[in-house]
Amino acid sequence: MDSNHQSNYKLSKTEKKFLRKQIKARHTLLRHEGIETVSCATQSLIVANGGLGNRVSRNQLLPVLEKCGLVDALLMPPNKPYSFVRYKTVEESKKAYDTLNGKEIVDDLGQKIILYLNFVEKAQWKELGLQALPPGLMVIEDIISSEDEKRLLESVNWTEDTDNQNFQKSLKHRRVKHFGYEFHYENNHVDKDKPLPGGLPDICDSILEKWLKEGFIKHKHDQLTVNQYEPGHGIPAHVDTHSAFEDEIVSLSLGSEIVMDFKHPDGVTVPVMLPCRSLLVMTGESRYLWTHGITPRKFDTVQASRGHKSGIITGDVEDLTLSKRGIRTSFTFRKVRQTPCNCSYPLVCDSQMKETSTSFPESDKEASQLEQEYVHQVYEEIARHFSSTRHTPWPHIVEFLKALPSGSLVADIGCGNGKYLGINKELYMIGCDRSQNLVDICREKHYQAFVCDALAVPIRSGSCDACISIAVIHHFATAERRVAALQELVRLLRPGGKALIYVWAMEQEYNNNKSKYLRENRISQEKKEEISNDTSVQELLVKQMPDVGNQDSAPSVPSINDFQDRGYNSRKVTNSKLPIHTNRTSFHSQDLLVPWHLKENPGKGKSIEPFGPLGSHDPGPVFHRYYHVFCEGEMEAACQTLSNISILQSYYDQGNWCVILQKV
Ligand SMILES: O=C(O)CCC(=O)C(=O)O
Ligand SMILES: [Fe+2]
Ligand SMILES: [Zn+2]
Repeated sequence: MDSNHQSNYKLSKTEKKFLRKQIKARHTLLRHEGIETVSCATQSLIVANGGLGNRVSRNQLLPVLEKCGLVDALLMPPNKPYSFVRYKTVEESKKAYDTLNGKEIVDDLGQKIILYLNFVEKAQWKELGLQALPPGLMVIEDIISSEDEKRLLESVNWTEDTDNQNFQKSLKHRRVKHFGYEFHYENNHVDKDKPLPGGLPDICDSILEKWLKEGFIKHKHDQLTVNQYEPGHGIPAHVDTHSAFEDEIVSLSLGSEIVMDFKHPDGVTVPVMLPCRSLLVMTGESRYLWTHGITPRKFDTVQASRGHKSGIITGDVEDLTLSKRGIRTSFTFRKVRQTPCNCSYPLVCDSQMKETSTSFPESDKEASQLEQEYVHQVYEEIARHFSSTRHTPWPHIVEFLKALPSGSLVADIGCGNGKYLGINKELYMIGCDRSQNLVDICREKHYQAFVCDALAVPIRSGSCDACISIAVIHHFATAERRVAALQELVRLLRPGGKALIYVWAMEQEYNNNKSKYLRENRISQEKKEEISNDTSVQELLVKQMPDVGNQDSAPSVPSINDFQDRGYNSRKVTNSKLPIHTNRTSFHSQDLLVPWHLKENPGKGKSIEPFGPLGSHDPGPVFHRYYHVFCEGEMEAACQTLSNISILQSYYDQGNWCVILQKV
């Protein structure tokens, strides 16, 4: 017996477990990220779990790695749970491999993380390249002195009696105060005829005057919103209402720096660092078309080098680290608009919406925009709450998964909170979803999941033994896109592989049986009539499916009219030609918007990302999700247009149409 074998033989239980995990990490990296590890020793290692995406900062990881030798480079890609390290010599990297595999370190929040290292040919990362700032956006550093910063911060009295201050909102997740005009989050508007007494604080007036003279701003603003964010707080992605405010909107960052994310409707995200005492100026495209928002978290991924202060956080992986957030107070100045907006972005302009309202989409581009706004953005916002209502797997889906041979590779396309990823431990399951926040939830549960669009899944053709698509295809806005999503599922399957597909049915009453969804309505009818003609879709969806979970109480949303949006990022839908569904009633249209009332602290005792512009005493914001509900036979007809498949089974299951396909 050689010594190597002998040492293997003597591996303790824990060591064996680590070895298994290390091998698992190797597979995950390959399958998930396309990163190949090698078995022979090289100078470079990939450190699984030691990444910015796991809240491990450069400052924490580097000293650990340096204990094993001279580190030539440490590459930390943004939002990834791993990093790459290159040592000067192979001996050093070998030492790291031997001593750090299975090593426990603590992340920036003090939680334990175990590192798994594998050799790679090269420590490399495709850099994103320098992105440009959104057009019309500027960050002016050091626009005010520290003295002025102090004076400004002192000018806001947060301790005033809130009863007498209708313009101060002690929100649960961030504090807000308005001057000049009150901003109403119920309709994302200001009351133009009712300026607040007192106008802007004097100190602001003089600062604005100065900026105007120096050419930093083009007009004098008359409305001020002061937001105060504690670490972990944020503001949902939104565009400030076009019809409420003029073009130029500026925001002064005080107290602490923060990273703000700008998103183009196409999905491009540009993270922008706003240093302390800097002024963010949003005009043109960046003000009208791009959303801006602050992700609720305690750390931001930032450039490590000192030279870099404001602007884009690039993908320069040799220079990224984490920065702990402090309390940031922002002064956002806007000018109230007196005439309708006539910007060049009619698709996202509420003033111009009547002519170009969100209606049934006619082109692929319109469909994709509709999905972006009424599906993707909404799931991003409601992810935590949504997830808290999704516990119980549906029996027929469990049955399908349990019947698959062990070792099958199964993809869950549109995996949501990963409810099905752990059903059958004998399977190798991977999930993907369009929502980063839902994928994050899957990862928290240690499932393998990644973000992608169901129309372009980055998995090799013919590589899956099975796929599931649960409650996903009904979110595509044209027949062509629904077929394309089905086609993509089939592409992933190997010949003989099976796909299970569930979509919401138009028929909520079938064979004289009302679906649970409608039955629940009857039960709560009395109560419902007492309060309003609107009920909670969240309860509806929970009860509609065999997915009741522990969501026993509906959010207390007594009297919100569906036609009224609450909160940022749920665009006014009154002008939309798409009907808004009344919860727990039959469908009257196949294409519709279904409201979701956001409950702000879902899950009992569970922590939730602080989010949303409304206070705890307010009803949560309402979001609208687009659905195309399927008629009987419609799913089969769509499947029949696909080549190389046969339909093994089709059935109705609690308000859903379901098919099982096989690739031939
Ligand atoms: O905190 C900020 O800088 C931005 C605030 C904001 O976007 C808003 O209140 O509309
Ligand atoms: Fe804003
Ligand atoms: Zn506009």
